[in-house]
Amino acid sequence: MLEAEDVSVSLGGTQILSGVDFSAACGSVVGLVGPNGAGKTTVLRTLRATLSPDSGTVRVAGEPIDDLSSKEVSRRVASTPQATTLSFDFTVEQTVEMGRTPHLGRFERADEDDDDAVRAAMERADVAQFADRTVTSLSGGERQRVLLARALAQETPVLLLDEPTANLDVNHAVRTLELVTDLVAEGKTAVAAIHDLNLAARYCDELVVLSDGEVRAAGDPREVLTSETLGDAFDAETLVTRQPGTDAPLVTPLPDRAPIDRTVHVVGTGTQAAAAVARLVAAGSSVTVGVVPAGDAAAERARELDCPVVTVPPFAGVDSNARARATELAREADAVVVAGDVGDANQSVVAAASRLVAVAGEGVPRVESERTTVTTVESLPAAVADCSPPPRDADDPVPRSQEQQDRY
Ligand SMILES: Nc1ncnc2c1ncn2[C@@H]1O[C@H](COP(=O)(O)OP(=O)(O)OP(=O)(O)O)[C@@H](O)[C@H]1O
Repeated sequence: MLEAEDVSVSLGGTQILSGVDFSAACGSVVGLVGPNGAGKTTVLRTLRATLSPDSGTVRVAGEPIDDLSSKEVSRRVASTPQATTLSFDFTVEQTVEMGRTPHLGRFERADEDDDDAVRAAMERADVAQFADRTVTSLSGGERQRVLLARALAQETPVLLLDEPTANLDVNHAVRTLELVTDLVAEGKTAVAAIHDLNLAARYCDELVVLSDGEVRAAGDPREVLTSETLGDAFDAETLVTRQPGTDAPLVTPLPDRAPIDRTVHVVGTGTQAAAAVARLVAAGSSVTVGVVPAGDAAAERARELDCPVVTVPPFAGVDSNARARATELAREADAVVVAGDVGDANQSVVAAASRLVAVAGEGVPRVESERTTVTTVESLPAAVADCSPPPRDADDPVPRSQEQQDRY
């Protein structure tokens, strides 16, 4: 168990951390997230006692860290630094052996247990194959894994990781965080500063959102990673949905462009239609969806994003009521987007569109006509933006449906 109690730190006369308060339980990974300069590294330095707070206390297993000698701290807390600052020409094995220092007396030589710990740490961090190479000959990502191996060789109950995945390819990033979750499953406590919010959401039991040296939110990633909190901490617009196949939040930063202020009705099912819904909402459009079977990915995404959706029970067929409601939404929309499998039952909904935008894929040939623009999910907002603009104001509405346009 690691606790930061009301920790405040100033450096060079500037207040860096103010009243930081959180704890990491045994067997859990706590992620520190926040913008550059938020204070994540400073928190980690305080947790490993290389920085003394002006006020507040850090406790390891209930003991104030300031009461421990540096060797005692090193037996309890291991850390990997943010930057790979290993400039000396040690081999990988020699570097990992340094993790054993807190366990050795001043003139004591490493014994078999130490060798075993070093070997095991190199295996777990996937650097055993580099054992005899010099650290300076390794890539940034490989060095990062050597630093993790060094921390593992220290065999401490607490691990502090500063950007453990920063230089890693996606495979090693996932493997590293899976290793961390395995380690905490064995009883360790981990605190990791992680920039990638989606990896943090997936692998951390709890997140602490820091900005300007203060904790903005802390707790379960599903509760903490909201657009409001992220807007407050990062000063950025984000769309928060769910990662496919898990309950973990998926954070998509929204471009700082003018919103595509259109009403769009999406017809189609599956992940492609779901992606179209998310992309359009992210671009600032008002989106409706249907007819779609309840529980389909597109229906779920629409529900998450508060988009009106016409659903029917799965395998029940489309009743006339549902079809009429969806047709009305399609007729009212500036554009109808078809994505994924549209289904025969939705052909009349598609037919009500004044402008059709199709996402390239299987269903497209069925709806292609001179009214149709074919595009990709990524380019959907631009294609929709080319459709008729929304009303200028309530007194001078721009007609929306083909019928209205003909009359106009
Ligand atoms: N010795 C120092 N003197 C003055 N200010 C400092 C000192 N060390 C760090 N800072 C400032 O403290 C703030 C927090 O830095 P810190 O490295 O903890 O942030 P961070 O959240 O880890 O950032 P990043 O995501 O960019 O790594 C920054 O504004 C930094 O410039």
